[in-house]
Amino acid sequence: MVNKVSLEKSKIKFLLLEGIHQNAVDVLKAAGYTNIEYHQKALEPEELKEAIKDAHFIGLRSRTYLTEDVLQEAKKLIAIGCFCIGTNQVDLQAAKKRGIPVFNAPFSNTRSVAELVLGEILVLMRNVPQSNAEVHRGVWNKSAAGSREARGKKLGIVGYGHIGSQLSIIAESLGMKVFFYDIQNKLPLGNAQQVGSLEELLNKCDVISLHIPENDSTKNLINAERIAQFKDGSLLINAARGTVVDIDALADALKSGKIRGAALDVFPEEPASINEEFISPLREFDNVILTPHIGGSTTEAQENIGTEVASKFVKYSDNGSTLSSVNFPEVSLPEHIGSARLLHIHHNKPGILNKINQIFVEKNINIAAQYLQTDPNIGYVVIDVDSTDPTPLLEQLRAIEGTIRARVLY
Ligand SMILES: NC(=O)c1ccc[n+]([C@@H]2O[C@H](COP(=O)([O-])OP(=O)(O)OC[C@H]3O[C@@H](n4cnc5c(N)ncnc54)[C@H](O)[C@@H]3O)[C@@H](O)[C@H]2O)c1
Ligand SMILES: O=C(O)CC[C@@H](O)C(=O)O
Repeated sequence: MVNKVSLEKSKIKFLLLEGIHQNAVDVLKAAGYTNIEYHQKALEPEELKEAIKDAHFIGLRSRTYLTEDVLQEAKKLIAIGCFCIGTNQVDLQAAKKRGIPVFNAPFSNTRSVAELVLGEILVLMRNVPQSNAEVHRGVWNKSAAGSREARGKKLGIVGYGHIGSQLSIIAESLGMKVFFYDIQNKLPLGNAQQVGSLEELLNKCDVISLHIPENDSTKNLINAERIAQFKDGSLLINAARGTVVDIDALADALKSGKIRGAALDVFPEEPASINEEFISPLREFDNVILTPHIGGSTTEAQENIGTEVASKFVKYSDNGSTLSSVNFPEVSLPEHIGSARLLHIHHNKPGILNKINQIFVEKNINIAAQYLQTDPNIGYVVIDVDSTDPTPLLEQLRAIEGTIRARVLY
């Protein structure tokens, strides 16, 4: 067995930003990784560029933007962890072309978001935000006008993925009738019904809740034209991404009463820290619940996310496993005790695997196990060799045209 290590664990630097839960630090330390730079807040762009220069792993949440420009500085970066669901803050293609897998926690905070949305539906139905604001101002306006039960009302969910479907179940248990629109055909849970178009959903439902990702198809999805298709006096909830709703169009609809209440947890522009003022035309409305992107911010969710994403870092660093990466060919690998493991990441072009294997044939080195996974852009080959130190082969492997990076794990 080879005793050398590719890079001592104490030299592998983890840069953890945005107050990631302590569980992440504990998982890394338990696995022998002690070089952890921890920040409670997001870093300013120039600080980030400096700190990422010698980082092998970076962990972030929704306020750190890893653009092409920032990744340019990250010459040593091996993997990125989004300690959340969304990965829109990372340029996934720019990471991929550098051979950097991106991991996230696809459902650790799902329940937390669904519970917050359900609570918002209930209080908006009862005009609680307005009553609360009035009582705080000393106004005792005891009235049932416009106050409704959720039971029997129609909930329209846009995006029936992890959160949308979880919300569907718990809303139905309250007696709401659930309809959803999704670009994919989805298995409806309970008595929920999928509808054929967004327009049909907006026309039909009393409450619309958005649970779609940020991408080109969802940018300003809820704009003036769409809002015109809402039932009069309906409610809108957005705990997905801020770019999905045209805020000025929503403000107009709130003024006219077309939309009678709303809850927003995410915004097109979110302050970077508590020191920056939140500016929005929605601040003037008592019938709008505004929260600072805390849909997934519960103790339970943050604990789970810390453990989940840090464990993915450890698996990739120790073992090369990329299972559940969002931008990378996924390989789930067994332990490699007693053998050295070579990782080769390359552009997906014909003949590269052949060239890799030829090197082993020429050196008369037996390949104990080999794993290959590709996507249209890149290939990821993992090669186990028994009782042989493959370090001298690294130069040859790196010289193969189309190689993005090659490493050895011992
Ligand atoms: N507020 C928060 O703190 C918070 C927390 C977690 C997740 N989120 C956000 O919630 C969103 C949903 O998360 P999820 O885990 O349910 O995602 P998911 O990937 O499980 O589900 C998204 C669903 O949206 C559908 N979809 C995509 N584009 C669509 C379109 N144009 N029209 C209709 N449907 C479309 C997909 O087919 C999928 O079913 C994400 O944007 C995520 O970033 C926010
Ligand atoms: O924790 C965060 O900053 C982001 C939470 C949420 O938007 C997510 O994508 O999981």
